[in-house]
Amino acid sequence: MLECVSIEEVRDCIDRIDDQLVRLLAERSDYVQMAMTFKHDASEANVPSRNEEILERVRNLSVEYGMDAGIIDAVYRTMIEKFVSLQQQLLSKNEGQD
Ligand SMILES: C=C(O[C@@H]1C=C(C(=O)O)C=C[C@H]1O)C(=O)O
Repeated sequence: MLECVSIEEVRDCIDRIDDQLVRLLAERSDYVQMAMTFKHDASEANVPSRNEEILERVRNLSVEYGMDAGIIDAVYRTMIEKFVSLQQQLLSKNEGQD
């Protein structure tokens, strides 16, 4: 991590990290949509056991990195909820097409 000497420099660093985060989230989104190709209908979109496995894994990672586990938990719960809704929408559109 860089030792910044001004708020502008801190914000430049945050912007640089946000660029990487959004790129990674876009890549995650592509894999979530790929997961959908292995599902038959909207009822299979949400997999609570897998969601819990991810939440536990990232909670452990947040502790390892010295980060507030509550922030990671909230971010991941929201992200997974949004990806599940995306799958539900797309899978219900496809229903009855094959
Ligand atoms: C990606 C999947 O679909 C859903 C979305 C998940 C996610 O965003 O990581 C995890 C599990 C499912 O609730 C999956 O089944 O693996």
